[in-house]
Amino acid sequence: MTVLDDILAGVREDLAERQARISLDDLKVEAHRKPDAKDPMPKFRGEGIAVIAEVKRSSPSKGALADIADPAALASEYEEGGAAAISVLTEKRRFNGSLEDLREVRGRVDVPVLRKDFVVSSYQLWEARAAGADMVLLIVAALEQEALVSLIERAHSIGLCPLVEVHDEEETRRAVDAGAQLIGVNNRNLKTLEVDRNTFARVAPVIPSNVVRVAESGVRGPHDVIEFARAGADVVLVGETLVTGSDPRSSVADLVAAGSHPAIQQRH
Ligand SMILES: O=C(O)c1ccccc1NCC(=O)[C@H](O)[C@H](O)COP(=O)(O)O
Repeated sequence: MTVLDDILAGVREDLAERQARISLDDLKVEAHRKPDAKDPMPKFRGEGIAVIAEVKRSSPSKGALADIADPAALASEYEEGGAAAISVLTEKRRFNGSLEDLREVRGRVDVPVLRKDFVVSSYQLWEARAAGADMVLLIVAALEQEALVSLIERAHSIGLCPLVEVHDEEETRRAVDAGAQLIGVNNRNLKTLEVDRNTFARVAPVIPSNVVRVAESGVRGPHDVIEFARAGADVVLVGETLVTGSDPRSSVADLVAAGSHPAIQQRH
């Protein structure tokens, strides 16, 4: 069993428990009461490399990373530092996150908020929207092609912007065929959990030029932002470096400044 299989087994168990407690109809009512979702794409296609800053307490690869007592306060610092969007890990067992974290973050920041989880059912899309998310992660490796296509369509239909995550060229072709407009290349191998920063540069050429490219995982500082930008990234998604640093606001500001470096040629 791979780490991903193991995570997905836990996700399915927790999902079944929530589905038994909260009906889909109730979720839809709550989702429809929310203000319209915010579209992150104009910022992602705008000037400079956009930064998605992540609220991440722990991870399968590193264990406990940070004791984040107030996720909304952290997200607010990210926003003040210039983050274009906030990613909130909502998976409980391995990442110690929750939809409650996402609700709190949504209540504090104005920028778009991403539900970062292991989505296998449209129920989770409604949960995301009901909690106030604007974006949702869909991991190609976790989904059959038919399910991927259907979740992308459903996400759009309820106002969520799907960030479709890939790890290699084959998954990238599947994401493109499924209609993804925002593709995240995760530099972390989900089988070994090792980060290889060359993954983005290898996979990015398979992504059509009109699709927004996100480099995920392994950003240690401004130098990596410049490297990913040179390899064609429009956006970087950063977790560990920000939650383990001493000043999240200035760490984000440094990454944003690096992403506006004059040496970087903008793709858009
Ligand atoms: O972070 C992990 O160990 C991990 C393991 C298995 C599946 C997903 C995992 N992380 C989710 C992410 O994609 C990262 O949190 C995100 O890209 C930020 O990465 P980093 O900046 O390296 O924390």
